[in-house]
Amino acid sequence: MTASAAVAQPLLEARALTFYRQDEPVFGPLDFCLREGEIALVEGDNGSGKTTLLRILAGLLHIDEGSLDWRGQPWRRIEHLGDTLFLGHHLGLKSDLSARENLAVAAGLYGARDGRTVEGVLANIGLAGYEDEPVRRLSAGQKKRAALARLLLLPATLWLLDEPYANLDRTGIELVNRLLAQHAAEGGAALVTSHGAVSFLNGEPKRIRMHA
Ligand SMILES: Nc1ncnc2c1ncn2[C@@H]1O[C@H](COP(=O)(O)OP(=O)(O)OP(=O)(O)O)[C@@H](O)[C@H]1O
Repeated sequence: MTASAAVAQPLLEARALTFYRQDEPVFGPLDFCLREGEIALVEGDNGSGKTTLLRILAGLLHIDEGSLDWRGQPWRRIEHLGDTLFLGHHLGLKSDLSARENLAVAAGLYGARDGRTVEGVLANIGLAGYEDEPVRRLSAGQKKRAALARLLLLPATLWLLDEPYANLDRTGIELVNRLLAQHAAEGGAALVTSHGAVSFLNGEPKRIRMHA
């Protein structure tokens, strides 16, 4: 492949993606593409399938119909375990472990970005002084920050963020926007669901609508 073809190729491309539950379509056919450096807002009413789409991309649900390509090749979750990072309604934190321990486990599984440390990331995310508290003793917003810290630490290219602003105060919301802008500037990409107003990046985000 030539260098220009590699630049032009989308990171992720969905064609006629459709998902059913009990033979009833939840969403689809859905077409979209996402390139490096792009952040997309996934839009739709309650129950339109936003979380379902992110769970499919996180490899937690199977594709029923349609196709999904990753850098021009059929997407197989098993081959992309470290490429995507899913932050869902369930934060994926072990409540008896501290934020430091949770992050250390994640970094042990997926590695850490160059130059990033668990301690540095926790300070950055606003959890200095709470590093060793069991997660169950953190507030809802602090738990969310502990989960968001994975975005800073792990080297995933595609972030799948389901309601990332929920439970966050104003500085937390600004933090998420800053993380997204920085991620895009470094060539990362993200799909974000949110029922609230969002303002990441300058200008309008790309939009993926669950219903035409
Ligand atoms: N585990 C499940 N078993 C059966 N049906 C489910 C399950 N999870 C979701 N659904 C159904 O799938 C549809 C899509 O749900 P999903 O959570 O993806 O919607 P959403 O767009 O994220 O909604 P919201 O905006 O309320 O978060 C809904 O009709 C929901 O009832």
